[in-house]
This record gives sequence, C-alpha cells and structure tokens, in this order.
Amino acid sequence: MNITVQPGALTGEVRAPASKSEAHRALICAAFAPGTTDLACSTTSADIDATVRCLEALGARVTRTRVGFRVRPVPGSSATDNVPSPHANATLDCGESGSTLRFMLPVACALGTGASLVGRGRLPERPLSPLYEELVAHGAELSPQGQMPLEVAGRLRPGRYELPGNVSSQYVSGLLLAAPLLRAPVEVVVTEPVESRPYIDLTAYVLERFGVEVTCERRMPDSGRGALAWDVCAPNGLTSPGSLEVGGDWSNAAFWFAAGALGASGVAVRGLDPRSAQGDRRILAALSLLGAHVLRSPEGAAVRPGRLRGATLDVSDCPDLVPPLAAVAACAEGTTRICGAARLRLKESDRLETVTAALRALGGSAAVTDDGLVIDGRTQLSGGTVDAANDHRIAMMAAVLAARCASPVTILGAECADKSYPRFYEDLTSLGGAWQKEA
Ligand SMILES: O=C(O)C1=C[C@@H](OP(=O)(O)O)[C@@H](O)[C@H](O)C1
Ligand SMILES: C=C(OP(=O)(O)O)C(=O)O
Repeated sequence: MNITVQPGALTGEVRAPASKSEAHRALICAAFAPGTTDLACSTTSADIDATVRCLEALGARVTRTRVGFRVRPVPGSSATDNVPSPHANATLDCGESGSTLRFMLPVACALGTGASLVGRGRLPERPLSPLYEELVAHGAELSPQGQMPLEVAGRLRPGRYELPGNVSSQYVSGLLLAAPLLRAPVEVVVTEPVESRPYIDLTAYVLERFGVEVTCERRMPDSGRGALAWDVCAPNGLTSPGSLEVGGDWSNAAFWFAAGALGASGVAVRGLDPRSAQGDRRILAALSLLGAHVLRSPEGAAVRPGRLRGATLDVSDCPDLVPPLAAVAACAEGTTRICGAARLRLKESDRLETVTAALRALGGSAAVTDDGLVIDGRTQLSGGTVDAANDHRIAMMAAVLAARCASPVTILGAECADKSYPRFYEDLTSLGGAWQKEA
C-alpha cells in the first residue's frame, strides 16, 4: 500500500499502543508458568502475533480477550511437576520479528524437543552469531546459520554463557528467558560496552514478575575488559502472577512526541508509565535537548514545539529512537550528531542508510558515519517520495515529517507499520493528519 500524507501540523491526544517488547517477554513467560495468566495488552501487532504463533505451535493456548491475552501454558507446565512437554518438532514462524527469533531460539534449545524456526523479509539475514555458537557449545544442534528453516535439536545445558555487548541485547534476553526452563544456574557474561542495556533490564523485570530472581554484577576479568554478568537461578521454574499489565509503548509513542515537536500546538500521548522499565522513555529527555517543550504527567506526556536546535545524541541504549529523533533533527537549527548507532544496520532495514535516504528524499540533509548519522537541519523540507523499505519505523518517521514539508509525502509500502503499530494511520487521522491511499 502506498499512501500520500498532506503537509500539516498534527495536534491532539492519542493513547499509546501496548509495548511490543513487554508483550513478547510476558507472553513467553506466561507460556511456561503453571496456571492461567491474563495479560492486559490493549493492542497487538504483527510482531506480537508472531510470538503468540510460536508459543501456540509449542502447545500453549493463547486467546485474545476483551483486555488482552489469556495464556494457558504449554502442557506439563503444572504446579506439581512443572516440566513443560511441548509439541515435538514444532514449526515456529517468527514472521519478520527479530525479538521473536532471538528469544524463541534459546527457548526451543532449552526445551530439547526439536523445532524448526522460519521467518520472512530481512529476518533470515539478520545475525544470530555469536549466540548461535554459544548455543552449540552448550549442547544445541543447529542447522547452518544464515538459512531458514533453522533446525533445532539437542538440549541446552545450564552454565556460563559469554557474549559481546555490541551485537544485539536480544541474545542476552533470549538466554535469560530460556534459563528458568533449565532449572539450574545460568550465568550470562556480557563484555562491555553493553548496548541496548535497558532491554536486558526489561527482561529481568518481566522475569521477576514471574517469580524468577535475576541479579546483575560488574566483573573485571583478567583480560582487563569489563563485563556485566547476569545470573538466573530458578530451580522451580516460573510462577504466574495470575495477571499482568503490558505497559504502553514508549518507542512508538516517540513518533507522536516527534510530531508534537514539529507541529504547532503540541501532541499528547496517554497510557504511558513515566516509571516504565522501557528505556525508550528517554525520548522526552532527548527532545528536550533538541529544544522541544516537554510536559510530563502521571499518564504520559505532551510535547510542544520550541526553538529546535541540533545536539549530540548517544543512542547506544535506545536504538529504536533514531527515526523519530532524526525527523526532529532534520528540522532543527544546526547540526545533530547521532552516535552509538552502528547496530542500526542490522534492523528491518539498514536503518542508517534508510533514515538518510528518507531525509534526503524529503529535501533534508543527512550523512552516514561509522557509528551513526550527521544531520543538518532546515526550517522546512520539500516533501517527496519515501520508500519505507519494509521498515515500520521508516514509514512512521516519513508520516510525521509531513508536518514540516511544503508539499505532500508519499510513502511506498506504508503498510509495514503493522509490524509494531497497526493503528498508526488511524491515530494519524485522529491527530488531524490528512492522507489517502494511492491507486
Ligand atoms: O529486546 C528487545 O525488545 C529489543 C531490543 C533492541 O534490539 P538490539 O538489542 O538488537 O539493539 C531493539 O532495537 C528492538 O527493537 C527490541
Ligand atoms: C528492530 C526492531 O524489532 P525486532 O528486532 O524485534 O525485529 C524494531 O521494532 O525496531
């Protein structure tokens, strides 16, 4: 689907969709915790649905309720023995979701009943190394990397796992989510710098809601290179909290906050926890640094335009904020340097290239550096055609940039927003955005 968004400021208030990062983690824990878990999760998305599909293929029963999901665990996850016995050799369809693949792979290895992981789009090309090698070193038998289906056999052993901190935090989260299934101590040692660290903390936070203690301490190994070590010991596996709320999604709300900074009288997003474990709530601090006016509330926040000026932004802990931040930087006076973003090359698209291409297509000025972007701001952009490159965050970035364009913005492949935010264009309309589908 190609759409054209008319120039014009957005204004008003929307409710944030449910956090996809929290939903993946809560669904996986619930699928292996004895008893029924009710997850309050107001919306779903293609990525969340991919995790649901994988858990159902293993034997969990997940139903959509009025408020979210009811999860009945994989057979065998009972209060007495709690030894899951999933469907053997299940096909786990991860769709295009990197989180689903990187979380379900260690989980499938820990279950030890064989599985076949499949996926689409850019997913088969997205890296698994060195998680792959660590899994093999601990008893998993995996078909060659880089091709799907990825066949899983063998059974993972507990113990000490070592990973670098600069490829994907999803590797660490996947091992932590698999650890309670092993019933013996698991230690994940991650060499610094540990990028996307808030996502690992979010995993620990959700595991703790399911009765699993996760500790983290800093180590200084003989090599002199610092490391963080996460320890999980869950001899009794997971315990369902009965019900759990999935918070609003700060990563997706960030597009509306960017629209507020680029607009006329501001945009508010409600349904966001100001104390959320999601690292992307730092969007507010970053927009303040760029000169926007931020008003926090217990329910979320509102952002109004200010005198926007360039800044240096280190995004190593919040890579998903780059598209909305780049949109604001493109309209801020002076130069913005985004650093700590090398990993953006490994997302749904090579996001350093696709953000740059999108800004240039709309008349902005941006260039890729070794670990990020340099953006020179303009007060107004021209408008034009952006290829979303099958990347939801590029489509949403282009849509909010229409606020500062002189002529319309056409987005090719705009439907990819469904990956994390199927209601995005409806919410755009409710904020006064005018758009139509192209024939
Ligand atoms: O664990 C998660 O939920 C995520 C971790 C991050 O990935 P990396 O750790 O690979 O940067 C982030 O970009 C992704 O959208 C979601
Ligand atoms: C990179 C993302 O997700 P995933 O890695 O789960 O595909 C994203 O949502 O921007």
